[in-house]
Amino acid sequence: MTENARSRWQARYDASRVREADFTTLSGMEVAPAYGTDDSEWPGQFPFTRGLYPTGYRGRTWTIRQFAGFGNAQQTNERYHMILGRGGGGLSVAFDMPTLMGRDSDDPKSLGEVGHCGVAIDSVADMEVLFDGIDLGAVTTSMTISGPAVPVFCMMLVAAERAGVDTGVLNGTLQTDIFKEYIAQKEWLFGPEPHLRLIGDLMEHCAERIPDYKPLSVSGYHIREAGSTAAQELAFTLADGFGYVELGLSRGLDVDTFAPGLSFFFDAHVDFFEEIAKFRAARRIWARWLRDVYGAETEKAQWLRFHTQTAGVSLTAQQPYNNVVRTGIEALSAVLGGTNSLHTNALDETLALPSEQAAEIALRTQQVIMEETGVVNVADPLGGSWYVEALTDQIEAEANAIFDRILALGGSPLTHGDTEALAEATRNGEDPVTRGLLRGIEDGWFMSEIAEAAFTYQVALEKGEKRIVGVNCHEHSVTHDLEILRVSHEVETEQVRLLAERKAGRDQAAVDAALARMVEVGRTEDNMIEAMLDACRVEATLGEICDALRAEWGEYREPARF
Ligand SMILES: CC(C)(COP(=O)(O)OP(=O)(O)OC[C@H]1O[C@@H](n2cnc3c(N)ncnc32)[C@H](O)[C@@H]1OP(=O)(O)O)[C@@H](O)C(=O)NCCC(=O)NCCSC(=O)CCC(=O)O
Repeated sequence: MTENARSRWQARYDASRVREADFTTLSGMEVAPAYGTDDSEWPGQFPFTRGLYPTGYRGRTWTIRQFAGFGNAQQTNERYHMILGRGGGGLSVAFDMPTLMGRDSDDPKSLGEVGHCGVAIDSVADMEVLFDGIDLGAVTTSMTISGPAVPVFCMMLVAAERAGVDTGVLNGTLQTDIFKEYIAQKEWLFGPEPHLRLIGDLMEHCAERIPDYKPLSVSGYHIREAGSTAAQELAFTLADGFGYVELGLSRGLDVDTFAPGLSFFFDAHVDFFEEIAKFRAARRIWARWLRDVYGAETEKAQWLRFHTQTAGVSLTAQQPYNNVVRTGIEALSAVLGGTNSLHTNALDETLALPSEQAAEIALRTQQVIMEETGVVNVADPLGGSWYVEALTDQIEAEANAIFDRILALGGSPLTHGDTEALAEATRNGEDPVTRGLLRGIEDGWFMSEIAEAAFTYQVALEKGEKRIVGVNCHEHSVTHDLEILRVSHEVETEQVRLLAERKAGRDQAAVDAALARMVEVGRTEDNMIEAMLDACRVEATLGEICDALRAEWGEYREPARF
């Protein structure tokens, strides 16, 4: 047989491990693991439009990773045991607002917010409770935090150390993505420069010592939720990703070593095919840039791996049970787009944190898709659809046009197609994408692009051109009563009491010395992670670590815009 794309795929498929499972249809028909022509792209082949693996989900299904956290570490730990006990595949920590802003629970600015939108974490002692009874060496854990990502990561490492886990084998993901904070989410501590320095330290530490850990989850989710289009979500996020590649290279790190640590996070909105096209285009664009511009040689470094969350912004307070349907359809688009990990929103999330019952329905939604529908049997089942292929090309072209604008913002005369010249500029340390990102942030360009897209959509909704069931059409409904999860104010009182007790019980001189040493190291070019770990080991709190750095580096104020 002459070698072609099909036979190359077949050889790799035959050499891969496949799960023990029934891959026939409901009626018992045999189906192939993938379909295509002799010369079409096949799953597992560069540029990975059709997925990373020749086996698709026959090799391994996506990770069911439900984002959860509320109240104190104890309450959240109980929810994690529930998630894992009911079939969740990994953990995902949601922190409360004070933690996300690097403030302790007893900070006056935290008043009224402790434990509300996520779990309150003040020091390693809380981390130990959070993961009590969970083997951090065996369960992959994602932590959604970006401003204070590095100190929170250090606290998790120290909690793992205390539990006797070899931290070198940890696998999981830290969000850390500061570019999208300036672009959309607004949870920064300092200006871009010190944040990027800390992120560089983290990338270096993980590449050298914790090779499976993903120190970055480059996030389009928040950009989309702020109102961007699908193409803007795709392009801004990938451009942010290129920025982190340029950061790694500027630190002298090897792209084949650090690029597998860059993972992605996208929104699955309600336009089914547009989302599938977005996911397929994302893998393709990333693989090409990584190979051709940044010189990645291994497949793993060229792979775009992503987590998906269904669109919170598509959920409605009106007729909230319809949200289960929206979430199911969005989740299916993520799966057909080849997501590696997935969170499905709970039906009550526009109103409150998920109740236990709503959280369970969200989890079961993924399990229905995975276990019943047969979509896991065939890799990239929509590949070759004229519509999906055309839409994939179209969204890629839109993203390319946006890359060109970002390059131009940074003063580069190059466009996305000037691959060789971009590679050359990168080798010369010019960081063409990063320059555009920083300039776009400073000018408020990203925000105004998103605001314009959000405005256009809102006008279309108000004119009835775009429709949302229960909001601007089909509004009549019987009333639904939902059980709402409320976090008691006692959580805050108790957390503040516990924090005072822990502060009183520690060696204050050791804390002061460790914080001073961390600041000292920050003034040099040395990696700060070890010094930060030492501060965590003597139970310095998150607020103390971040305050010491704020005193040194100053706080970021967004430029005023009118
Ligand atoms: C890479 C991802 C995306 C997924 O990692 P996972 O460990 O779950 O999955 P994975 O890496 O794809 O797969 C695990 C291992 O199986 C292998 N594997 C997978 N499929 C395979 C196949 N078919 N054949 C052979 N091997 C396969 C992989 O290569 C990997 O091994 P190797 O490792 O050996 O290669 C990671 O970064 C992640 O878990 N991200 C989650 C981020 C998250 O939860 N964020 C929450 C944000 S929530 C938020 O921001 C809130 C928004 C709001 O509501 O406000």
